[in-house]
Amino acid sequence: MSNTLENAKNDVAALRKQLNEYNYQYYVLDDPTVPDAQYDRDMQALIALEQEFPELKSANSPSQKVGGAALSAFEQVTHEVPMLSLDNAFDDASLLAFEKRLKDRLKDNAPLSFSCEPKLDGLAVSILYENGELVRAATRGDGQVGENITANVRTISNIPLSLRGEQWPERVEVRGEVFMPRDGFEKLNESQRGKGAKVFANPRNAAAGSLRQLDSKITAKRPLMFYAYSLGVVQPDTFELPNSHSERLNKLASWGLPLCPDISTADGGNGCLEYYNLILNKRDALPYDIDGVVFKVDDIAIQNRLGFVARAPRWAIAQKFPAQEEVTTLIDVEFQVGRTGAITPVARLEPVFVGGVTVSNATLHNQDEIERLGVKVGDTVVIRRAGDVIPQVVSVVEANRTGSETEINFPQQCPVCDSNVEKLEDEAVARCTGGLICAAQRKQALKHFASRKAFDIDGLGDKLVDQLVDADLVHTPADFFTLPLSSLIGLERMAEKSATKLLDSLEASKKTTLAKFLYALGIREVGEATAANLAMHFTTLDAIQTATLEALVEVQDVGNVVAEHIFNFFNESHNTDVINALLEVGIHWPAVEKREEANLPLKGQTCVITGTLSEMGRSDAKARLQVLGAKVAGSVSKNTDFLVAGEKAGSKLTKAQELDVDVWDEATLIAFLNEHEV
Ligand SMILES: NC(=O)c1ccc[n+]([C@@H]2O[C@H](COP(=O)([O-])OP(=O)(O)OC[C@H]3O[C@@H](n4cnc5c(N)ncnc54)[C@H](O)[C@@H]3O)[C@@H](O)[C@H]2O)c1
Ligand SMILES: [Zn+2]
Repeated sequence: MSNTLENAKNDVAALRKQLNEYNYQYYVLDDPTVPDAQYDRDMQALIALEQEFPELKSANSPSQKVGGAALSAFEQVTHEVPMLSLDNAFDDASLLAFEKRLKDRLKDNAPLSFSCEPKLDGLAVSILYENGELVRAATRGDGQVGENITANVRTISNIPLSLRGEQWPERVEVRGEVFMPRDGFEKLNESQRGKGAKVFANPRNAAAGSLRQLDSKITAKRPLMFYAYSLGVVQPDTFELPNSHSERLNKLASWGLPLCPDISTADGGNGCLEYYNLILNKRDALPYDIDGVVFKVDDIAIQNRLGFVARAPRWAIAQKFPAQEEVTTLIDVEFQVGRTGAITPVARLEPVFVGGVTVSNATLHNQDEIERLGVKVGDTVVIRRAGDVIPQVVSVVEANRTGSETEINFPQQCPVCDSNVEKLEDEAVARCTGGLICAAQRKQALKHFASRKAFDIDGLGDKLVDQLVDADLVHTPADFFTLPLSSLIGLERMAEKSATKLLDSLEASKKTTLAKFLYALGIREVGEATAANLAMHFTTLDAIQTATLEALVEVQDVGNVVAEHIFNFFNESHNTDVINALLEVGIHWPAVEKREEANLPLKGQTCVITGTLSEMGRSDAKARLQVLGAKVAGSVSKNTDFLVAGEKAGSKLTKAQELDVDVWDEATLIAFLNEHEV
């Protein structure tokens, strides 16, 4: 801390300049560059200096001011009663000191009651009702003058346009917080990311940016909510209101205004601390962000005796929660490969306490996100950890750049298996294409390979696959077929008899079909039906392996994206090696005969599917019937040739029976598909 007046003067000037800049970014642009925690630290430092050197105090200091100037793009609204800020307490001791200050000032040691309210992290709004009708709404602005945002506020669905009942004052100003619930915020950002539009750092900025819109149609699309927490102007002033703040809130509720469901009352500072802990424990589970709790002396007469200072009422305080956003340094970026081959950049951070825990990793989502953030290794970054959502890097503090930061290079090769990385233009995610050999994807790929619709290997369930991989016995699907009896017998719950049985079913599974083989490879987005279409179209594995993108999109149901997945898969030499190994161990299938369309078994037939199919999904059934030439319709008519009826079939089955349409149960369908399988 600076100890000479001269030093203090410089520090105070620097802090004021910095805080004014932060205020401008936050209140005017809705686009802060540092987290609240950083702002609060600077503000506390300024307040401490101003207390130590009272001669440096100034009415123009950011410590004495509320918010930021109203934007001139909006009509200005002068508040009849100023909209102030709140004093802060950052720990239990300062909360108890607040209570003591009140008692000293009142010269009364009688216990005080408090209204206790979550401190919603949004923005303060004033809503004026005349004769029960909403006539005007405004932002807080600098506390004296706010922005007219009536049209925008009208679009918020839980704000009543008319008050309920008749017992309200002729003119009444309701104050409260407009905020964006977390799930709405996540969805909004997801859709903004998808559109390449502005992504918001946190729900508070999203709420402010959405409410302070010149076009209320945009506001209307944003998931905003409002909770009331106080009254402003009340006219006539003879109108009788309850004598306590908490009862006044209930009055607001009786007029149809929404209140935060977690509001309560408490006795004394200790009661307040209990409430603080209660809400802190609930914080992560709440559907909205809060940055603390607010305590207000409940008795209005006592509130009036206590009065105000320049910036805030004396009778209220906000006790802040641990910050959910903090600044730290990005030390490095690692690339993790998920079970499906998705490659996620993970930020390695200088450990930082945020959202109540120490965080040293955060997600960077994908390459697009890295580009959007413009983040480099060595940067000071803002980390957000709220609720159950994994910690995220939300922005870069560019002011802290030194020039020694380095670019983040997205790998072209999988960091686990060295296969090529695939990044399609329409997809944000980059993926490893070595599906058959990549250790990160191994278990998933092997389980899929052995599954019922693929190789259907009896006795080779998920648990056994886990064991085989963990014991390092199987790396690729081809290894299944060369497992020696001796190494199986060593495994858990695997006696000689079951091991022999497993080898038998492996042997039996070697005879398959081309469609099943293709499906078993686990190529992205190639399900049973697409595999069948591919088999039918090309008839040989070789033709598929060497097909061009143009040839692939010729296949029914194969679009550009799927074609690229298939093409990239077969062009990864690691995958080709495994395919060759599979053929070498004796996997085989009957030749696929090219069927002319006119010769398809269900050519010219129309069918309908209804009820629940337990063995295959309805969409699989539909696709496979289409492969065999059928038209699948939505409703039963006299043109329907047959109805596939699963469990719990209803009106369609009745209709089919009335019209004497053939009805197939699931077993009939499966038998038919097997008989005609490609
Ligand atoms: N990151 C930045 O650059 C930056 C810049 C400026 C301000 N800020 C943040 O804003 C804070 C200061 O903002 P402020 O002046 O709005 O003060 P504040 O947020 O600390 O407290 C006052 C506000 O709390 C809100 N509030 C929520 N629930 C309430 C309730 N039940 N009763 C009364 N009010 C309730 C209201 O909007 C009110 O205006 C700072 O502490 C900082 O966290 C950050
Ligand atoms: Zn890989």
